Amino acid sequence: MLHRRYEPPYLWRRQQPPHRRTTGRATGLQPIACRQESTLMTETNPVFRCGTVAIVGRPNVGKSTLLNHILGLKLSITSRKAQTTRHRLLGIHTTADTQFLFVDTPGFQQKHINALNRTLNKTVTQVLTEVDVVLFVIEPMHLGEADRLVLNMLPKDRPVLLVVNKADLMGDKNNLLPLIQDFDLEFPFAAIVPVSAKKSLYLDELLTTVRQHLPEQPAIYAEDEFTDKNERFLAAELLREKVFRLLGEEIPYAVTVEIEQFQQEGKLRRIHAAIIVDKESQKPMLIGKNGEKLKQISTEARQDMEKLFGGKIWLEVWVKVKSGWADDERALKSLGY
Ligand SMILES: Nc1nc2c(ncn2[C@@H]2O[C@H](COP(=O)(O)OP(=O)(O)OP(=O)(O)O)[C@@H](O)[C@H]2O)c(=O)[nH]1
Repeated sequence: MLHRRYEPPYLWRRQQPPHRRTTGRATGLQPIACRQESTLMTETNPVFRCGTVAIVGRPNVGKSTLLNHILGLKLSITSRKAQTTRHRLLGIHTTADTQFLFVDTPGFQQKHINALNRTLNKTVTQVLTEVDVVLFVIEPMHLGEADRLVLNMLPKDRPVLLVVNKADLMGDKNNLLPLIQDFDLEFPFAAIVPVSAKKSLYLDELLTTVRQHLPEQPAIYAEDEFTDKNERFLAAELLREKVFRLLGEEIPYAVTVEIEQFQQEGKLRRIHAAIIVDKESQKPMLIGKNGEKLKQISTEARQDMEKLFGGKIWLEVWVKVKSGWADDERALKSLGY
């Protein structure tokens, strides 16, 4: 089982309770076409459910935003650019009767095929064979070519829920109904659930629907654990997010981050990080005039790290060139892909 792989080395403890979610009940938009009955936990029927849930979809549909808003904290990095997520990431969400083990995956894509993208795509296909439930995330429009690539990979031997994200962009929610009828013809989805990850809408409905498909078994992780990743990994991701958010279209895809040193001295964490680029010519864009761009990237990353880790951070960031890293299998391994 997938979760066995996620046994410690390092488990994370939640620093603060999840924020309150707005549910979609007031608007009356509910999960649609659920094909399986639920067995909810009641005082006479104390059933605990726990299982793994893959979040898959083409790049940029909002998979990481969905995970973060369910967890109530920023675990998975997000940006407007495709390929922000490059690792499989476990996000643990525990309630009174359920432990959801969400696996966020990189967006599946075939536009630029290099060793990095082959590795990212392999991660997605592998996760699909290992989980109890699959969430296939799309935007509220007709399925595009990139969505269909993922659709064709969906497993037929386990429940797949279609999550129509960004419902806030729809205006009139009734416009969704004809689309949902079309989607229903495409694949035997166990349910079709419209949500807005960014606005935290209908997430409770989504969780209730997912729960119905999880196996009855005790929790695997303690209630306050929310990921299997260590601080070193999360620090690298937060720094990479700033590169994705603060630089133009070209650069981010050629960038990765390596944490060279991570030391904790009391409450202070000292971090030495390298932003790795593909070519010498990319360095000046990252550093900016008088080092301003790099300063902005490090300041914003440090602020996010302080929020997530709950303590002071001393962060030093360098830019280094490792030419061809994204198409070099050995370099990818040493960089943690
Ligand atoms: N309007 C709106 N925007 C959203 C919603 N969910 C996510 N977004 C935006 O969509 C963009 C992509 O979100 P991500 O969560 O990074 O998407 P992803 O699917 O994880 O992307 P990859 O990492 O490339 O696979 C970001 O700019 C989000 O703010 C939503 O419910 N409504």
